[in-house]
This record gives sequence, structure tokens and C-alpha cells, in this order.
Amino acid sequence: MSYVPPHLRNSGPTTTTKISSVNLDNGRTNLSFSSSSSSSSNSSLSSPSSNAFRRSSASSVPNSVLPQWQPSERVLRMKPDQIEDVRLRLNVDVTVASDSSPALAPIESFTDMCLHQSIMKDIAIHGYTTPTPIQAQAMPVALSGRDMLGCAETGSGKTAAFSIPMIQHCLAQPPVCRGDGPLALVLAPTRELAQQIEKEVKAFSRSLESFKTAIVVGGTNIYEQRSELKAGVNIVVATPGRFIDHLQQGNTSLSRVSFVVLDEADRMLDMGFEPQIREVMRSLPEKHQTLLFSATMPVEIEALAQDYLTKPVQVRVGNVSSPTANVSQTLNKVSESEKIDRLLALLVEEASQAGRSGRSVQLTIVFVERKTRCDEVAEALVAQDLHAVALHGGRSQSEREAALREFRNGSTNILVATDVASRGLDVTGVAHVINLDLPKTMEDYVHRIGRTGRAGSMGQATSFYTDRDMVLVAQIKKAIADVESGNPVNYAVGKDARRKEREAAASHKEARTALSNLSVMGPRPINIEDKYMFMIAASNVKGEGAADSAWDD
Ligand SMILES: Nc1ncnc2c1ncn2[C@@H]1O[C@H](COP(=O)(O)OP(=O)(O)OP(=O)(O)O)[C@@H](O)[C@H]1O
Repeated sequence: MSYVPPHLRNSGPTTTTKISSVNLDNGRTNLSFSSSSSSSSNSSLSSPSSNAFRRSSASSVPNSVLPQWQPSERVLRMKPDQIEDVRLRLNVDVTVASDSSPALAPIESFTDMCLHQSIMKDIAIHGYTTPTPIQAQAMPVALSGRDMLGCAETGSGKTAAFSIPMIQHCLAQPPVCRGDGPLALVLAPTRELAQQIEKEVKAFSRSLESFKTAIVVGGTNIYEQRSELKAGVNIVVATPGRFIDHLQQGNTSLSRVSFVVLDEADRMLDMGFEPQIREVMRSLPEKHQTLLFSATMPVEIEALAQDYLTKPVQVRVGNVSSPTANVSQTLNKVSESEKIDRLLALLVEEASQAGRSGRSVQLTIVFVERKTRCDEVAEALVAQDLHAVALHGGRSQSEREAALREFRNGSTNILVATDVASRGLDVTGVAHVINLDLPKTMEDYVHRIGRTGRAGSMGQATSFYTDRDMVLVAQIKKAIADVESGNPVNYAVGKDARRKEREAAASHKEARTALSNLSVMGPRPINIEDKYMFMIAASNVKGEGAADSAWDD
């Protein structure tokens, strides 16, 4: 049975979820979720008051433990003015509610974080010597058991900022037995991002004997995932749709989850998973800790945080919700018909420059708007003897994995992708992001160009635009001027901001079409290219953003 997000459901048969208790091999009782189809529209998933994921009885489930963690004496001795000085230097902004205790000091060395020795060993093997600013502040907050909203620019190391405290948290819990649900859960919007996070979690737990992490994403064998989940794992990294399939089938439960991370939480809401995320949050055991991370923090995330986070610490580093200053941005005005030729010219020139200087060709991501265009562009590049591969939600899972693998190992240096690759994807050596088609919103632009200029490296972004993109182009020009003046601003992000941007773009386009109709030959039928039909349709769909067909998890 495949999961259908609520915005795509009609009044046809729906799924109901029943909770029943199950005796486990270890003699404990746990909960399972079973599903059945009915023609009623009263799905427990779509009902906000549903108890669908709530466990019925937890009497035999071991209690979660808040780790008794303390940083080094040196950190504990820091005075408030010293803490402020370090935050200022790291460009870290910390906010807590007036009725909650202050957040712990930032910690500038992994040693002072007093982590489990195996984790320390793995951090060293991974080649991390010093925490990045978001890690320096977010890790102590997470390790101290507080809920958190973490926001830092693209490529700043947010994954380790939650992965390492999550592993440390799991080590403090009673061991996982066969049939138990996981101790920690990470939800991410795309398969590729979830897989990347799982790799990072495994890297920091590789020296821990019998510590298990499972990846649960669509497009892969659900039966293998089921046996892995049933055997008992410490951490599950998942996309929401597939994770909920497993909950419904009783393959796992939330009864032992005491650490939850929503990575790129705003995008998951945007994709229509808000009811599922809320249901998961409502159904967690009482004692748990929640962390929300993104490079952009729209208001709807703050609303979610208000409902489900307890006295959270807000950690913001640098210029959140604005393009990273590590990327030099260029805008090129072109006509629609010129785009591919200009792209080819640019890439051929880069390849021959690399050849002349004897260096290898740099990795480049070309973003396009639609899946079909993605294939067409990749084919056009390959026809010019360039090494290009397409990545989009219409390809099979094995094709998606192969494309990313080839790109990561450099055997293909050009990845042509839809927005499925715009969030979180971390590929070392991406030097250039090209927007062959500009995205619809500034928020997507920020995430796309953030695929380069990561971990302190410099990158380049080139965007082609036509008259139709003028609304977004005005914002990008302002962003470029702001970065140049050293005074970057935060852009409005979130559903409202995106809707307004789409509306402004649509009315700009309408006005242009009307004008050209008047001036050329008087009234005539409007002939809108497929692409713009798609854009207008997308802006009219309720639950904006969810209509982006590039996203399929
Ligand atoms: N302490 C560190 N030392 C060295 N490299 C690091 C450190 N922390 C993270 N990195 C590297 O920085 C890169 C970016 O990290 P990561 O993918 O976690 O960024 P992010 O903030 O999650 O980005 P995005 O917002 O795009 O998802 C990765 O290649 C990661 O290995």
C-alpha cells in the first residue's frame, strides 16, 4: 500500500489505522499499527484529532533517560560576558523565552563537549577538528536535553550539529531489543537527503559496536526495511511518507522515540506532510526532545515549534534565509530560446579552460524547472560530449542513486536536476550552480545556490533569466548588492512569502502578455507555453508548494 499525501487524496477509499498491542519476543508489549481500506473519508490520518500513532499503553516500554551530560569544567566556568563574546565572534544569536533557563555556552572544541569516546574517535576519523559555529552552539543545547530551532546558512554543518548529540542521547537509553521501535527519528524531505544524513550518522557511530541506523525511504524494498526495523535499530532516518507506511503496517512504533529531528522541516510542511508530522509529534512518548533545522525558517515552522516544542532555544547563525556570501552570483538575461545554447557555450568553455590549465573539470549542478526538461537538457549536453546526468523525481530509485553516485565520484561532472536536489545535498567539490530556469521563489534560490560554497569554500552561481523572471531577479539583484555592501538582509520566507512572489510573478506576466497583445495585433487568444501553464497552475493549488511535481517523496 503506498501512502497518499492528504492534498492528493480525493473522496475515494481511504486508509484507517488501528492500534493493537503486540507481544514482543523480549516479553514486553508494544504497539502496532495496522491498516485497512474503507470508503469512509474519515481517515485517522487526515483527522487532526486522531490518536492514530499514539501508543495505547507504555507500561512495559523502558523509560527514556535524559542523558546526564555536562561539558568540561572550563566551559562551566565561563561567565555571561565571556559567553556573549564568543557568540559575537561566532556570529551566533541565541533566544530563549523569558521564563526558561538560559542556553548553555557555545563550545569551540569537541574535547570540551565531553562526548562518548567512540564518538570522539569517529569525529577524528571523519576529519573534523573544530566545530563550525552552528555546531559550537547547537550541540551543547541539544546535549543538555533542550528543544531547539536551529537555523544557519547552507553548508554550515547542521547535519553533524544534530547527529552527534542524537547518538550521544541514544547511548544513554536502555538497549534496543528486537521488536522495539527506534530511540531517535530523523525526518527529511527527500530520499537523497535522508540517505546523506544516514551516512553521516553512521560515520559518527561506526566505532560503536551494535549501534544500528536504518534508512527508510520510498522507492526501495519495503520488506527489507521491515525486517531491519523489526530487528530493532537505534536511529531511523526517513522520509515521512515511507515512515508512515511502516507505522501503519506495524513494522515499527514511536513508543521508544525520545529524540526527534525534523531536517528541512519547512520543506516537509510545504510538501503536504504537515498533518503527518503533527500526528507524529502528538503521538510521541511524553519524555522526548525535538530539534528543527533549516537554512530558512519561515513562520509556519515557528507555528509548529510553538505547538510541539517545549521552551525551545532558538539558535541562529549568520545570515539565515539569505544567500550565503561564499557564493559569487551572476545574472544573465537571455531569451527562452537562447538558454540551451548559452548553457552549452558556458559549459564547453569551462571544460576547455580546465583542459588548457591541466586541472580536472569542476562539478556543476544545472537546475531546471521540470522533470522532462531535465532529461532533455542532460541529453543535449551529452550530445555535445559533456558528461551530464539527470536527477529528478521521475527516475527510478536505482537511476537516482546511480546519477548521484556518478556525480559524487566525479565520473560525471554535470548534474542536471530539478529542485529534488536543492535542499541539503552535500557533494564535495561542487564549484558552480547554474539556474537554467530560475526557481519560483527566493527561498528556493537560496537553497539551490547553497549547493556550492559549502563548509567555508567559495562557489559560483550563474542564473539565466528572461523578462518573465523580473520579480525574482529584482530580489536577487538586491541580495547581490547587500552581500557586496557587507550588509545582507534576511528574505521573507514561508508559504505567504512564496505565494506573494508567485502572484507577483503571475501578474507581471499577465500584464506583459496583455501589453504585447494590445500593441501587436489587438485581442487574440493567449498562447501560454506549457511551462508557464504549470507555474500558474502551481500557484493556484491550495497548500502551495505541495504542487511542485518535482518532489515525490
Ligand atoms: N566541523 C566540521 N569540520 C569540517 N567540515 C565540516 C564540519 N562540519 C561539517 N562539515 C562539512 O561541511 C559540509 C556541509 O555540512 P552539512 O551538509 O551538514 O551542511 P548543512 O548546514 O546541513 O547544509 P544545508 O543547509 O545545505 O543542508 C559537509 O561536507 C560536512 O562534512
